[in-house]
Amino acid sequence: MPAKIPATVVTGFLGAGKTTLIRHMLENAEGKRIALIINEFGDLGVDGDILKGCGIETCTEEDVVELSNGCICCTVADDFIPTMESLLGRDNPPDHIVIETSGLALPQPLVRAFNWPGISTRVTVDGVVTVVDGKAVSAGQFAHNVAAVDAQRKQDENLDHETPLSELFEDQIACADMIVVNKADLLAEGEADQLRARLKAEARDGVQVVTATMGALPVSVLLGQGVGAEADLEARHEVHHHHHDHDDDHDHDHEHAHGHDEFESFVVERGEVADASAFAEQVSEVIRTHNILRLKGFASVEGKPMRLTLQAVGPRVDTYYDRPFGTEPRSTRLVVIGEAGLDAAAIDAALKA
Ligand SMILES: Nc1nc2c(ncn2[C@@H]2O[C@H](COP(=O)(O)OP(=O)(O)OP(=O)(O)O)[C@@H](O)[C@H]2O)c(=O)[nH]1
Repeated sequence: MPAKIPATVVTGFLGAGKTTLIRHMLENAEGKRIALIINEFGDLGVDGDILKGCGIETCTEEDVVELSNGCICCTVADDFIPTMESLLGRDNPPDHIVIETSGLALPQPLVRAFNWPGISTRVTVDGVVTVVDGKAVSAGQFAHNVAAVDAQRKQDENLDHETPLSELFEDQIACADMIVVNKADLLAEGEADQLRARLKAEARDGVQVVTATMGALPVSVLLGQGVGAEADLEARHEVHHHHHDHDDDHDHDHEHAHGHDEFESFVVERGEVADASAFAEQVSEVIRTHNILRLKGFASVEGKPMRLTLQAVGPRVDTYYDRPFGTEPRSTRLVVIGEAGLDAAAIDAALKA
């Protein structure tokens, strides 16, 4: 029987740097032929576009598959399994498969899918890489005081004291074989070490925690871990389940109670913008006012032949010109992602102002 093809799952919260890390990996693939499966929250396909446009020889367009029918952890059977089967059925199958989950995905259901008949004999999960926005975590965005939460929980079993954010974050950490503390460039001296120590304590035994800037890690560190994660799922318990299960029995296979309806996304479309940096300022202001988690997309700037890529994680907005517009309409399209209850009408108006 031929050896199983290794697959690496790259997970991590919205904007942590998953696409950036994968791009770096493709640019330094050391001749490995890597196929990508990308699942994005929000329907603009920004990540796919960025990766397809990478111009890397070893990565052709057909090696990038986008799954856009909702979140990969909820559409495993309909979407993910058929995609895997068609990748595996190719005449020239890839050396390695990398799966980028959406920033809101729970990795556990995806890893579990590798036990499906027809899949389990042909691929194996080489490892789960969890990318962490070092700056956001260090600033306490996902932090919750474990002791305080546990004390509260003891008083009232029925109350769910977790925020959807911290719960997701914990699940992504619990599933990791390797944690990448990314955005080290934004951390003060000593901050990265502290964070590494903290995450190491939260993660399962033996999980490596590495630091990176712009996801720049050698492919030999990221790939080839040889873990076979699908075989030890019970060690990667889902937090939500775990917390309500005080008899320490994590083995039930019932689905995670987390719903993606705690988050929402929509697209804002507008005409050209007059000035790139003024628009970035405006976007940052809107993000602050409306508590937007993530915003990304492409803008058309008056007089500029190139398309402006806009990426915001919290109020920090990055922009760069990525490629000429070509024949497509010169419009501005942005996907906005946040916790449920965003004031879409007001955000739309503010971004069009
Ligand atoms: N300063 C800094 N910015 C970074 C670093 N890594 C990524 N970024 C920026 O952070 C933003 C988000 O990066 P992505 O790679 O798109 O993040 P992602 O995790 O794929 O985002 P989603 O797919 O939306 O969940 C982009 O503007 C990146 O340029 C880093 O190490 N340092």
